[in-house]
Amino acid sequence: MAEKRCWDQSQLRKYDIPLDEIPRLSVRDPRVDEFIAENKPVVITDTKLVASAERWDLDYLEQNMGNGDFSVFLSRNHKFKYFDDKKIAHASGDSRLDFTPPTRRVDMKLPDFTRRLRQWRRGDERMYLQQALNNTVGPAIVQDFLNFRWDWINSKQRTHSWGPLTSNLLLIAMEGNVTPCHYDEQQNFFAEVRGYKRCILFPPEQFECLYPHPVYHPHDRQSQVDFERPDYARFPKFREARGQEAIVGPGDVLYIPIYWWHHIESLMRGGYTISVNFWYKAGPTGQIVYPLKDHQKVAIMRNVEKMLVEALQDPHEVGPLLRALVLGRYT
Ligand SMILES: CC1(C)c2ccccc2-c2ccc(C[C@@H](CC(=O)O)C(=O)C(=O)O)cc21
Ligand SMILES: [Zn+2]
Repeated sequence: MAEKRCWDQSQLRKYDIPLDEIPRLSVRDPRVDEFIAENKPVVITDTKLVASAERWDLDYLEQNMGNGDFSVFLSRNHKFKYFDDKKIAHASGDSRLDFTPPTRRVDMKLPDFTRRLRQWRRGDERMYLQQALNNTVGPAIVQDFLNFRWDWINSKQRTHSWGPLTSNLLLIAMEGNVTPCHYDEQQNFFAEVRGYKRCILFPPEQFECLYPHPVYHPHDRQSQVDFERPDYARFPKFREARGQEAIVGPGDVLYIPIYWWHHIESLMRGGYTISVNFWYKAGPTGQIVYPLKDHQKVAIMRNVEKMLVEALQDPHEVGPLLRALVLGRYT
């Protein structure tokens, strides 16, 4: 029977990008492991992975999250484009001058966050709470955290020889918040606890259509293309980008494979959303198998870029040197 959908198309932002659908499979479906083994995205339903967090809402969190400080990112618009502030320092020369951070981070107590959320008016800065789940949160939350279905997720980590769990982020976003398109160098089980998020993913081989910032740039790993107003003159191959979409809701777990691009937005007029992600380091490469996988080529390009910027010092020399190296020789 048709699932009663709790959202409609009007809550999704409009992009001029062809989108296929990411499959939704039950946790009991053996094909789930095939998708993970092939580094292909899949929405896994009924995992109960974060079922113990189903009762998390702002009141419960306010009562049980202790009175520690939480990292809250503020943005003057709906986009929360990540940047690495360590790279602002040594982004050389003029690029340091013309980088303006699009968001700022403040520490906030949870009651402050919830109050500012309730009092929020158009024109106010938007907020995105992002906090590693650790023992600074209150005992009830630690208990809910311990009651995550670690048996299931640990079995996935083992079956697919992933590296160690590096972090769980608790994410509380305002409706309409957007995390622009980027990739991470970790495997990710992305669990939706409350509300609905639209996830648009692109495989690593679409690197050439998504034009990541240079590796030394604070926006390393983020696409330069503004999905809302693509600059096709600077980024002509963006016309060839083709995404895969999933709308995840409470209880859904989206597998975001390592190096896959993802744009994630909390549905407009859908209320605040709560998500928990599970980042894992990649497993050991082991025996190199040819032909190389696309994400391995991305890793190689990153290393070449880093080496060249290090060796040449001036990033503006990287282009001319690589052109001299390939034009008429490797092309
Ligand atoms: C935007 C924000 C709050 C942020 C600011 C500054 C530094 C880091 C981050 C960060 C990291 C992860 C996410 C979750 C998710 C995107 C989403 O769900 O919005 C995602 O990309 C992933 O799970 O890989 C969100 C953020
Ligand atoms: Zn990410």
